[in-house]
Amino acid sequence: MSAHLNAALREGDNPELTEERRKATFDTRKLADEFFGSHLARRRREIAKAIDAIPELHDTKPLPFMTREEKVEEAARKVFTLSKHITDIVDLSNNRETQSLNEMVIGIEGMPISLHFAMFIPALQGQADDEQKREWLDRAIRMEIIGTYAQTELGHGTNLRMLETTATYDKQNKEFILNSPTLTSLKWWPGNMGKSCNYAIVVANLIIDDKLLGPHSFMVQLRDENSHETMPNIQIGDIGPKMAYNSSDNGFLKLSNLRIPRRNMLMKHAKVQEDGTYKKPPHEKLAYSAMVHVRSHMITQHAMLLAYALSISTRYSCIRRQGYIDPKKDEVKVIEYQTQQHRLFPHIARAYAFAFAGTESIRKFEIMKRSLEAGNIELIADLHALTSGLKAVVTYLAGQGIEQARQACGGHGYSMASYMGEIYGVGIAGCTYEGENLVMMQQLGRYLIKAVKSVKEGKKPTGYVAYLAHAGQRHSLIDCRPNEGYAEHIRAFEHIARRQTFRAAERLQKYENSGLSTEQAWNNCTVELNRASRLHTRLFIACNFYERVLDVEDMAVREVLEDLLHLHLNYELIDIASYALEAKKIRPNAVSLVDSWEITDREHRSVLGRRDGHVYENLFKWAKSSDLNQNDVLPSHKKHLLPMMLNARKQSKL
Ligand SMILES: CCCCCCCCCC/C=C\CCCCCC(=O)SCCNC(=O)CCNC(=O)[C@H](O)C(C)(C)COP(=O)(O)OP(=O)(O)OC[C@H]1O[C@@H](n2cnc3c(N)ncnc32)[C@H](O)[C@@H]1OP(=O)(O)O
Ligand SMILES: Cc1cc2nc3c(=O)[nH]c(=O)nc-3n(C[C@H](O)[C@H](O)[C@H](O)COP(=O)(O)OP(=O)(O)OC[C@H]3O[C@@H](n4cnc5c(N)ncnc54)[C@H](O)[C@@H]3O)c2cc1C
Repeated sequence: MSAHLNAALREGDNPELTEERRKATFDTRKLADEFFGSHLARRRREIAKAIDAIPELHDTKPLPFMTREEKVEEAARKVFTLSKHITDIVDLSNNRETQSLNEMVIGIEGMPISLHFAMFIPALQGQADDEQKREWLDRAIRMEIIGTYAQTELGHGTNLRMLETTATYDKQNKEFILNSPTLTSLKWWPGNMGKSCNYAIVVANLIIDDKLLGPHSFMVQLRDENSHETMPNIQIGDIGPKMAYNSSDNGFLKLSNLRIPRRNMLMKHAKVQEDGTYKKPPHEKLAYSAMVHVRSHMITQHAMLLAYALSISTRYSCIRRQGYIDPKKDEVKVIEYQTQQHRLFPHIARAYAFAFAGTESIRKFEIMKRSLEAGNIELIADLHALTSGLKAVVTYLAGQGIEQARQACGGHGYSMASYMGEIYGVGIAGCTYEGENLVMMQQLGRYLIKAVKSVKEGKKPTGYVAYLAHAGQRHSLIDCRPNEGYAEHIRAFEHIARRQTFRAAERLQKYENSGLSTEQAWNNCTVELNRASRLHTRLFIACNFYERVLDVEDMAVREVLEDLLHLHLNYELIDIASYALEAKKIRPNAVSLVDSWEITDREHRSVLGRRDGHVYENLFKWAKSSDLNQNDVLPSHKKHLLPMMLNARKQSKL
């Protein structure tokens, strides 16, 4: 590729990076079009340009130098400033455009309206009836009110059936009475609930005539709309600092005999009539729709976090020179080491694979939503299984990739100047929120076991589990030769996933036959079942990557994606870092592959990952701006350490 086609080349950049960019075999803009989709890629460029022109939207100082209060204030300031410009910059109905704008301006550490957009509005869209939508949804979209999703409690997050918050129907007054009867029933964790929100969708166990009817969603006003003071019968606050996400005020909530009108229960699906008659929803788990919505969006979000970490470490690896391969020559860029390439490149391949899987899970969510609106509940189970598996596998592997990227930066990777600590903290939170990963794997496990049962009954499952009905064509991986082409890899992958799923199913059957209860037998098999779920999901990611690459029209882009696909399939299959062959092929394109993610410096917030590669001078500037450097001698030093040392000296002279 002639160098002028590489959109990332600029005057004045560090020559080490320019040298890398000149080697690119493809146009980074065209690969960005594949990674994001051409519309979003174009819009991200336009959004970045619009932000450049509005100084009030820029960081006032690097986020790691801020206290928690300053971070919370900075996020609130930016949300307010954005509210004046947002409709000029993005199409608000486009989730991914809006999310890109938020990430570029506010960053990944959280903000006062995260949950408002991620769950409050989707829960209203999915669970409120038309009249309720007119009352709350329109106001929420206009941002007259800010809401969150309050489900998790101090004592229960995973096991929703045991939520202790109660909503008891009072027929006389046609009201629900909401209560947090115990310490463990306090709502705990909901994002932005501590200080920012004035409304919440509270998930509580519905009770009518002493009958427990399971978790349902209720609209609760938390704070006065004018004064923002906490409403009566409510106690609310922030849960304190967390491993990351410290710009967000995750909160606690106690409800004490709080009365709300009957119509504050979201009634699109389940209904409670005035006389207390209860109407079941058409599908028992429709109340969980907001969670499925976030899970389907988390995959692209985690692909992006992985991309942040890898573009920082790949660029930095081309700046950092350390040691020799040939002692007679200069010190080499650390990217030249095979171990460094093996550490980074499989994760670059995964970032692409995850982004493509994420686009697919969002597409599937939209299809399910439309089919549900037409009264069809058939796609719910498939989507739940797919998003449970993807959410768990991708958050976990992205976390591993981010940590490898941090280690690849050596000591400087541990400084917050690299921003790796925050990216990691935010990434691994995804292993926990929206369903603890090992629990979500089990949800997919249930689906796989059902598919095995249907195969054993002679039926042919369709869709993502169709491969379970294919007779095992191969018996071992030994005859899987990488050069046979990708279809062969996929068949080998299917074989391994199928074998593990049947092994888990047979084991479950064996325990059930031995007289154990269904639950006990299940618990005895969960390690095997989760392995099956993991393999099934990794197979889905690989197949989707394969099919996606076949669609690429630009030959140079297709070729580099095929290199990544080849590496991905081998890495996933053999579970070793990679073959030298793939590493050699990817090496010249390494920087351009990460440039294709088109992450701006503003979005990165990383000194090490700077696009221009001027790392060292900026690390020094960063260090000088530390609060601790504002005084030559720290007041705390004068107070404690200096007297200690003076005293010690005095003692030794005696
Ligand atoms: C602008 C928009 C952008 C979008 C967002 C972008 C990304 C987000 C970035 C934001 C950043 C930070 C935000 C952080 C947000 C975090 C918010 C939260 O964490 S909210 C709280 C989330 N909580 C959970 O996820 C709880 C996990 N627990 C559960 O989901 C369930 O309790 C359970 C599934 C584990 C068990 O449920 P239970 O009712 O006990 O069901 P069973 O196991 O018995 O299964 C019975 C049956 O139901 C099926 N099932 C379960 N769930 C679903 C579902 N959701 N949909 C469809 N079907 C479901 C299950 O498979 C079983 O089916 P069978 O056929 O019987 O096998
Ligand atoms: C950053 C962040 C933001 C959050 N935001 C929100 C929010 O906005 N709203 C909200 O309502 N909640 C929120 N949460 C809460 C989150 O959804 C829960 O923490 C999550 O669902 C996990 O539940 P838990 O904490 O009860 O974990 P636990 O269930 O207590 O998990 C502990 C361990 O037990 C294991 N375990 C539990 N059950 C089983 C089982 N059945 N089988 C096998 N193993 C099991 C798990 O695998 C895990 O290893 C947030 C959490 C975080 C970290």
